[in-house]
This record gives sequence, C-alpha cells and structure tokens, in this order.
Amino acid sequence: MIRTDQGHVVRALTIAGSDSGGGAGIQADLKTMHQFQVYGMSVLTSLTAQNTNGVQGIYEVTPEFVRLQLESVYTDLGIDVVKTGMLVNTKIIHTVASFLREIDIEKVVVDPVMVAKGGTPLLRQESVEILKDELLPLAMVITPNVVEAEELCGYSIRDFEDCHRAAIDIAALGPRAVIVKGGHMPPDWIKDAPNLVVDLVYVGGEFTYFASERVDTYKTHGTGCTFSSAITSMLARGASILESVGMAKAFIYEAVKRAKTWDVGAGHGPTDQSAPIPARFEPMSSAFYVFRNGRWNEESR
Ligand SMILES: Nc1ncnc2c1ncn2[C@@H]1O[C@H](COP(=O)(O)OP(=O)(O)O)[C@@H](O)[C@H]1O
Ligand SMILES: Cc1ncc(COP(=O)(O)OP(=O)(O)O)c(N)n1
Repeated sequence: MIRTDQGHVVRALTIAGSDSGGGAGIQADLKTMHQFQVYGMSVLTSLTAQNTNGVQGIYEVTPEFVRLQLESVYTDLGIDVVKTGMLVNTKIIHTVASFLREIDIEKVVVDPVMVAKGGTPLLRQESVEILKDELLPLAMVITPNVVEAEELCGYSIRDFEDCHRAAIDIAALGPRAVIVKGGHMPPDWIKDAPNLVVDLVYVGGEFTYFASERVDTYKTHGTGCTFSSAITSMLARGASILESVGMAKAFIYEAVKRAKTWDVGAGHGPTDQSAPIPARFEPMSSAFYVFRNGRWNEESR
C-alpha cells in the first residue's frame, strides 16, 4: 500500500451500493482502489441483486445505519478521500452530505449514479435536486455520463458542443472539476476522430479532452465506477486532478480491453480491474490522446 508523506497508509472511502455480480458498485470500487495500492473502505447505501443481465432487486439501507457505518470508519481508520456512487434516496444523500460537511474533507469525488446500463433506476427521480443542492457543493470532482449530465443541467445534450455548456453549468453548482464521460456519446459527435471515446474535463475555466480508442465490446459493466475510483485513488495518492484523470483514462482503457475476451457472465460482462496501472499517462502513445490549447497530443500536465 502507498503511504502519505506523513507515513500513514493512504485511505479511500467509497459510499455506494453493492453489486452482487461484482462488476460495479462497492465491489468495482474496492478492486480498483486495491489495484492502485490504496486502502479501500466501504459504507453501503444499498444492496442490489444484480448480474451481467441486469438488476433483479434493490434493498435500501436505512439512513441511520449509513450514518453508523460512516462513524465507524471515521473514528477508527480515518479518511483521506471519499468517493460516492449509488446513493439511492433523498435521506441517504442528506445523511452523507451532513457527514462530509462535519468532517470538512477536501477530496470528494461524486459519481452521480442514476441508472444502470440495463435501464433500472439506481437513484429516485425526486432525489436529483437534493444531490445538486447538498452534495455538489462539497465535490472536488464530479463524473457524470451524458445522461446524468442531462439530469443535472436540466436540458438535452445533443452534441459535443452541448457537453461543454453542460460542464460549465454543472461546475456552477459547486464542483471544482466536471468530467463529462464519453462512453454514451454517439461516434459522430467527435467529428475528426469517430473511433475515439473522449472524456471532457472542465477545471479552472479550461477544457481538456482525454481520449482513447473505443474498444468494440458490450462488456462495459462497471466502467463508470472503475473510472471514478481510479480518479479517487490517484487524488488520494496526491496527484493533481488532470493527472488523476489521465491515469484513470489509461487504466479504464486497459480494463475494458482485457474484458473483451473474458467469459464472466452471459450479459454485459464487467470490466477487468486486474489491468496494470500505467506508470504515467502517455498521451503520445498509440492509444491515448490529450487535446489542450487547440492541439492534440500535448502533455497532460
Ligand atoms: N468502449 C469503450 N472503450 C474504451 N473506453 C470506454 C468505453 N466505454 C466507456 N469507456 C470509458 O469508460 C469510462 C466510463 O464511461 P461511461 O461508459 O460514459 O460511464 P458510465 O459507466 O457511468 O455510463 C470513461 O472513461 C469512458 O471513456
Ligand atoms: C450498485 C451499483 N452501483 C453503480 C452502478 C452503475 O455503475 P456503472 O459503472 O455506471 O455501470 P453500469 O451499470 O452502467 O454498467 C451499478 N450498476 N450498480
């Protein structure tokens, strides 16, 4: 495990739901954190009966028990960074936001999980507003996909230009960095490179674009959880926001590529978090690109 400059093991907490199939949620988060050599801890908000075919059921943990788990972790182990995933309902969001305000933690990554790939809602519709009002002001980084970005900004995103507008509008709700993930963007949105999957990052008033080749596969269950946990782990290790996103992008590309040929489950198979973590993000390599200041392939930091 990696240690901080003060000599203690780097500790990351995921506050999320359980995926019984092991592909997304708490399970994906902990596997990813472990791969990044960060000590992972978990507070469960919900249990899903889930596999690669979809979600068969959801059991919501009480807000009181969520609070108890948070206190158990904080009072003994300590927390360097927090990641939130499936928060299910208004009361749990309120419980989590109150706790984060109390401990006054700077590094908070919000993955605004709303719907599973098969279409099952993982957040109650009426809870989107409280997510915006209570949690977003506490976030250092937020990682919506296009559908989640639409919910947060309240209008349809029809092209890549709209993604920029949405990122600016979501940043106005509080997060220091907004990453609009490209997994759901139609190929023709990226005009001169349709085979790329591009994640748009808005931080400090500037846009940076992290791109990789799009792996031709339907085995992408848990990509969002894995990607945001990789960012969380890198932030915990002391990396900058852009550096963390670059490393996460390189990692998720490998994790999706490796999963293409494995035989886990009959449906949308999970990503493979046993992929190696890159020594650093290599924007000049064949698979990765960064677009900054009007040019592709510039250094990411
Ligand atoms: N087919 C793919 N090939 C390579 N990377 C992918 C692919 N699909 C998604 N990704 C990456 O996985 C991460 C999660 O993206 P996305 O699928 O949009 O999120 P979510 O799982 O929350 O819907 C992003 O970094 C995205 O670029
Ligand atoms: C328990 C749980 N949490 C989150 C998700 C959504 O995860 P994501 O990485 O966005 O993957 P897909 O559901 O889109 O495959 C989940 N399914 N379950």
